Parts: sequence; C-alpha cells; structure tokens
Amino acid sequence: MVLLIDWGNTRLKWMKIDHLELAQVRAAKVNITDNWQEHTEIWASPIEAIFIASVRNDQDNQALSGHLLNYCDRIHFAKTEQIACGVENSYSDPETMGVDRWMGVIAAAAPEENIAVVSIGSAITLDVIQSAQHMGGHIVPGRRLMLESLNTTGRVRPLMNTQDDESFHLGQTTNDCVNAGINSMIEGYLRHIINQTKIEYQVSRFIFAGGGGKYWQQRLNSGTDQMEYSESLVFEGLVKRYSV
Ligand SMILES: Nc1ncnc2c1ncn2[C@@H]1O[C@H](COP(=O)(O)OP(=O)(O)O)[C@@H](O)[C@H]1O
Ligand SMILES: CC(C)(COP(=O)(O)O)[C@@H](O)C(=O)NCCC(=O)O
Repeated sequence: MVLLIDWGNTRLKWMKIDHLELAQVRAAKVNITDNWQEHTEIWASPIEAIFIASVRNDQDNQALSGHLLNYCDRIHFAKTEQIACGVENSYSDPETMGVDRWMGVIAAAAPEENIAVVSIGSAITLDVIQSAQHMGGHIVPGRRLMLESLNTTGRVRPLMNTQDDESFHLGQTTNDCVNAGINSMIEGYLRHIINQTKIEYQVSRFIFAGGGGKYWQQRLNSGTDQMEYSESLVFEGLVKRYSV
C-alpha cells in the first residue's frame, strides 16, 4: 500500500493506493481532515511508501514525518523543480513555488494543450500551462483569508456564512455584506482570469481544484468552455512524478 498526502494550509487530504498508477488515484477515495493525529486509519494498514506534497512549515512537516516514521521508513516530501515529467517551471527560483501548485501543473500538463489550473483553497491560485511549459500564475487570498483580514478593522468581525451565495445580492447585516462582497470578488476574479487566459494564452481547458473548486466549476460552467473539477489533482501529480 502506498500512502499519498496533500497537506494544505487548512486541511490534510490523504488516500491509499496499491500502486503508483493514475487509474488507481482517480478511483481512490480522498479523505480529508483538519487534524491528522485523530485519524489512526491513516497508518493502520502496512505502508510501503509515503509521498507527501506539503505547503506547511518545517515544524509541521517534521511532526508528521516523525510520526509516520513509526510505520514506514520510505517517506518522500515532493519538492518543486525546474523541470519534471517534461514540464518546465517558469519560476526563476522554482523551490519557492508551492509544491501543491507544481503537482497540479504536472498532473494537468498535456502536449499541445493550453490549460489553466485554478485551485480554490486557503489561497486561490492560477497556473497557466502552454504545451507543457508553465507560463506563470497568480496567488490571491482565499475566502477565509479575505474575511479574516477585515478583523483588523476592529469593527467588522464577520463570520463565514454556512450557505454559499447562489446569486448576486446585497447584504443588510455586516456579516451578509462581507460574505456577499467576498463571493462577488471571487466570482469577478475567476471570470476575469477565464476571459484573459483565453485571450492572452489561448487557454482552452480549465481544471478547478481545492475545497471550493467544485462549487465554482459548477457555478461558472456555462457549457461554452471546457471546465473540469478534479478532487485528486495533487495526488495525480505525485503519481505522475514518482511513478517514473
Ligand atoms: N465556495 C467556496 N468558495 C471559496 N472558497 C471555498 C469555498 N468552499 C471552500 N472554500 C475554501 O476551501 C478551503 C479548503 O480547501 P482546501 O483545498 O482543502 O484548502 P488547503 O489546500 O489550503 O488546505 C477553505 O479555506 C475554504 O475557505
Ligand atoms: C499559494 C499557496 C499558499 C496555496 O496553498 P493552499 O491554498 O493550497 O493551502 C501555496 O502554494 C504556497 O505556499 N505557495 C508558495 C508561494 C508560491 O507558490 O509562489
């Protein structure tokens, strides 16, 4: 059994597969937790190897690997590279690019296709790939980070609405004003990058990922653009990178 881990700023995602094969990743269940220590099932069965894409700090990564070493001594933390699986990174200093983004880029890249990966998690990220060349991207604060940034005003102390706004509307409470406004910001940003990447980078395929990926892919998919949602994109990148 091989254990794959995608550790973002909010949640740890994990799956177990028999072999490093894309078909297995696509069929496997993605498990999600805010608190991995409580999930003994992660390491309950024998594990041959562990591949991790983590954007957490060294202390968190050491705590996780220190624990996992009790169950498996083949632990590999993926790193962002200049080139991998035929995909070239646009960063002048590739190691500074989040490994979750890089795994998404590796997973999405296809010869002779122009693709945008849009990940909607703690941060919202864009990565554009033209025929296996990473062209660059964006990083913007995600929904929670935008909302929490208003706490610094002292007066606006909003809470996240549990229900997603389905349409444009105006709030009549502080909370609703903030939530409706942030949703509009995300929608405006996403519509803008979809338009611009089509015009400027001839993007013809959009792959959404991350905790809000499914919601926004469904909401923005008018049927005219090729828009997909992938729950396992980072895992697919790990498999593509380490199955060679
Ligand atoms: N509809 C949505 N719109 C924007 N962001 C969302 C939505 N649903 C969930 N999220 C965000 O997704 C994040 C969790 O997604 P995830 O990809 O696991 O994040 P990370 O990889 O950063 O841990 C949360 O921070 C949450 O605010
Ligand atoms: C941009 C990110 C914070 C996104 O993380 P996430 O929302 O998936 O938790 C992460 O990819 C990261 O820490 N990147 C390093 C900076 C960069 O990619 O240039």
